[in-house]
Amino acid sequence: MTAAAQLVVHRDKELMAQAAAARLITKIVDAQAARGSASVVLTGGRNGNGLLAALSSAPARDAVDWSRLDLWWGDERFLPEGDPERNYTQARAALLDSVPLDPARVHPMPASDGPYAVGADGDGADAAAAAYAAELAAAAGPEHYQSAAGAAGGPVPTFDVLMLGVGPDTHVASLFPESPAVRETERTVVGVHGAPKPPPTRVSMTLPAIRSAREVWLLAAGEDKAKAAAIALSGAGEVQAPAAGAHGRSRTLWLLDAAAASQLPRGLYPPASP
Ligand SMILES: O=C(O)[C@H](O)[C@@H](O)[C@H](O)[C@H](O)COP(=O)(O)O
Repeated sequence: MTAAAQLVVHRDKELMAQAAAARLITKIVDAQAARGSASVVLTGGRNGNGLLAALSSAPARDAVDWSRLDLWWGDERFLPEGDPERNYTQARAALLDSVPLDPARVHPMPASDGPYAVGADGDGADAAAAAYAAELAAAAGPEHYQSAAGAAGGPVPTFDVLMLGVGPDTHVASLFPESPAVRETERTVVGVHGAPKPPPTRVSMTLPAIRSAREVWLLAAGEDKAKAAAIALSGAGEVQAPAAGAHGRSRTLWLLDAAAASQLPRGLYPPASP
């Protein structure tokens, strides 16, 4: 599937964030024109937040009807509400608190101190994941009932754009190489335990849920992502390289800066001349 991925390489990570923000504005405006509303899945991490901050200062942000935008998260660090390391907290600071969203359409993953507080058996993240899967299923219209996600996990809405930061080990969302979460084929959201990137306890969409999006955008900037991008785009398996398994139904787009693209195989970048 990665053979069908499209690549766009920008000079540096600042330009990448600005161009990706412009691209996202256009995508949301087009979806709202075509279907009345738009549905976007946000990612944690520096690149995802850089994109949101760039969107926040883009004059064209006012072209978006923020009240007709559904926001979901691809993963969350299982921490207390308001924790500065929570992806939701960081997205609010970068953009969400400064635009007129409909609160009913903003769907953060549960925090660790609410109804899903870690119990004696440590299964809080698993219960939070099940609750988020149910929230996704409730939001999916009947037309999505036969979605790509497995029946046991329930359906998910058809997201217009699902964004993923890529880790230096090729992880996306909280799907780490060789982990149980990346092997999940039924559930749409799972609890993650013992993650190599802190914090160790997380909640994550799975590859079947990710693959139900119309478009999946993978964001990678910096020299430390060069090897990961090269591996994921060179035919690696998704269990060893989760980013290789992240693709959209109609488009898979890698947005990179020059440093992250520096180890890509020749022909992939720069593209071969006709
Ligand atoms: O919660 C998280 O940490 C993530 O969602 C994670 O998958 C992140 O997106 C990547 O690790 C890339 O992060 P950077 O953009 O900071 O490199």
